[in-house]
Amino acid sequence: MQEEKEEGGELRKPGQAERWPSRALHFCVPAPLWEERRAGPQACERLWPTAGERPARPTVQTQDRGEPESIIHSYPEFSRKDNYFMTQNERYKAAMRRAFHIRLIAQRLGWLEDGRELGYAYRALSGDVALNIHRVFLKALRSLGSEEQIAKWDPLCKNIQIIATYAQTELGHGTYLQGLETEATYDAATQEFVIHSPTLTATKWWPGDRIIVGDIGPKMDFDQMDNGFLRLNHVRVPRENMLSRFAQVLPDGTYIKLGTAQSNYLPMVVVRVELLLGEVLPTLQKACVIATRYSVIRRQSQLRPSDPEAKVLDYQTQQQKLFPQLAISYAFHFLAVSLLEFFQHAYTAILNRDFSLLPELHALSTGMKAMMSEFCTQGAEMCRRACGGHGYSKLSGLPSLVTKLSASCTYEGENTVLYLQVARFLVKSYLQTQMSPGSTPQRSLPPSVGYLATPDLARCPAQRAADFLCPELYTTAWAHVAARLIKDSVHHLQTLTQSGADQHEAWNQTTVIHLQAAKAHCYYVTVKGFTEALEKLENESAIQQVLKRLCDLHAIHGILTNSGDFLHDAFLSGAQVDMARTAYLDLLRLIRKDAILLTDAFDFTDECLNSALGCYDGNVYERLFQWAQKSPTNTQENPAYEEYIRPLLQSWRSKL
Ligand SMILES: CCCCCCCCCC(=O)SCCNC(=O)CCNC(=O)[C@H](O)C(C)(C)COP(=O)(O)OP(=O)(O)OC[C@H]1O[C@@H](n2cnc3c(N)ncnc32)[C@H](O)[C@@H]1OP(=O)(O)O
Ligand SMILES: Cc1cc2nc3c(=O)[nH]c(=O)nc-3n(C[C@H](O)[C@H](O)[C@H](O)COP(=O)(O)OP(=O)(O)OC[C@H]3O[C@@H](n4cnc5c(N)ncnc54)[C@H](O)[C@@H]3O)c2cc1C
Repeated sequence: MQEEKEEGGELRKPGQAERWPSRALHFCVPAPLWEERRAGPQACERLWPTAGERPARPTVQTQDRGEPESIIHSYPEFSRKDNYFMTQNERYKAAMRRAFHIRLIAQRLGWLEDGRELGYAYRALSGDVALNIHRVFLKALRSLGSEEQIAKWDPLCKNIQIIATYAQTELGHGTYLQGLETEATYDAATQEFVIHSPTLTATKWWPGDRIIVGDIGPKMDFDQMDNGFLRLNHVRVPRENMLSRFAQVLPDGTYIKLGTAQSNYLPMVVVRVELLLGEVLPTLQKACVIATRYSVIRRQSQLRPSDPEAKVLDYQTQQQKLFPQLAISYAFHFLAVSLLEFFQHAYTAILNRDFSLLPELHALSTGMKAMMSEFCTQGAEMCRRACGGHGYSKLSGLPSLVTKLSASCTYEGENTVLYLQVARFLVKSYLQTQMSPGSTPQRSLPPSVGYLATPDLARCPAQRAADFLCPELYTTAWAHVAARLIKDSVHHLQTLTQSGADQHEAWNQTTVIHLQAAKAHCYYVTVKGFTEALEKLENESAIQQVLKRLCDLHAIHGILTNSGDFLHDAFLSGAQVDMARTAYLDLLRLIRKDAILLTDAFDFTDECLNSALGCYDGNVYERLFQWAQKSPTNTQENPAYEEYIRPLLQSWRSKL
């Protein structure tokens, strides 16, 4: 990699954090961003080890990220600059080009398939790389395949000697897996499975990376993937190709069950957990970076008639739009990390056929996937709207983030259905706490629902606004509401069954209540996870103080947006809700000072953000105008003029 000269004449080695020589600041970094970075309190300096005149790109924990990112961004083959002007097929071709070249680089530089470098490279490309479903198949192979099958197929997949897909969903079914119609008939004479799509609705629909049978047509987004359909007409597959870690078919056709009924669902658990940190959360974080940076560049109206125009981030309502999204970005980061740790522990046990942790892992993975995809989608849309008209421009990068996140509310399990899986788990856990002590051996409650067995406060003890800044107080408040809603959902279910409704009808007639309880439980889990992460920062008091404000804001934001649940049984009084609001509004003011540094800390390169509004230097207007010139409408004749506008303009002549 050649070294490049910087304005200041210093040589910048690839990957070396950029340092802006002081004179460079005056003509390429508009004051607002620079001021914001300098004005940040000392606490934020701790987020970065060094900060020259203008904090260098945050390098904490990301030293090893810089190199792969710089390499990726130095190759034009990876550029995403023209994405916004491309057709669906052009987007797919560009994504395939990136998949092709990233493999060449990985092979040349020795980046390992599951190694950090390749992970950082994908992060730098925002996942805008084809063959994602090929990677989903690899997760299925490694969780359901026998050791022999993994040894055979894994290298072929890694070397792209085969391209695999994950074709589960059909035209007629995606959620209800027991309703899938594809047939697999075993032919003992040839020791093959005959795979067949007996009906139109059995057509595999959505899988990406297939042998091309057909494309499902235009989608809301996801154009980097060739989502298509696949009709199978008595396709023969050798017996040994059936992934057989948890189930086997012997040569004579005998079926051997080696796991539980749900162990074959394990790949979906793997993907749900890995999606969170790899795909869903970074997308909201990018939206926060773009909208927050833009909000200190954009000046509009005055706070006082005599003042100069104000940065829109100085309006309390703008803070109220953006800072809860920033808070959940951090809350979800800590949560997803702890879920990944639990997953890795449980997954190892499951692969060894110890399924004891699977129910809680299923409940956590479905609940967190549903909650994070839902909140991140809503949050990205809020960030987009907070940027006014320029937020509606694709060049802001925000619409693409919103449509990308929208898909995550559906794929890998539709959110409502997944929340109801959590509800099922909560009902069973609650009933376990109601069993008389002497009845059946008391299994301990799974840790994530331990609060169901702990004594509950009837009233919140808060006496003043500052009491709502106490993690124990708001965590207890959330546990109280979740427990009450779970108890209420069980009560409604039991009332219906005791009045004669069959259990399935009773369940359906109470699913709205169960959904509410599941969402409250998930919110409690995120609040608790954030407070536990803060406790581990006791030796980093400066960072702990900055992040605690976000934790407080996250917890209180949920209380204020769901205040009815806290007022319902007088756990909170109206006066206490007002105290919570006072604390909340003061937090907005305090977080305002950290905002730019807290979003810089996500450390996304400009290339990764691909946004005219969110660049590190804050040069919004010049960039918007410059990027707009690339629009095909500005670079080629527009046929509408000759065909319609000119005749229209001249039509008056024919009347003379
Ligand atoms: C860069 C971008 C990358 C993006 C990649 C995108 C890739 C997208 C790929 C896909 O979308 S692949 C297709 C994903 N499809 C799904 O997620 C289908 C969702 N549906 C299901 O998972 C199941 O149908 C559902 C959980 C809804 C129902 O399961 P069942 O059909 O077994 O019925 P039921 O709900 O009665 O569950 C029976 C038991 O199994 C348990 N269970 C269900 N699923 C489980 C699971 N996964 N793990 C462990 N246990 C599970 C469930 O808790 C319950 O336990 P209990 O009887 O003890 O209560
Ligand atoms: C971008 C994208 C990529 C995808 N990639 C793949 C892939 O590679 N491979 C693959 O196999 N699939 C893929 N899918 C398909 C995806 O997994 C399914 O769309 C998803 O599982 C939802 O199933 P569905 O489409 O049948 O929705 P449905 O289940 O039909 O949902 C429709 C409505 O019915 C409701 N509903 C359904 N069942 C219940 C219930 N029991 N109780 C209450 N409400 C219910 C839902 O909540 C929803 O509101 C992809 C989807 C998308 C959007």
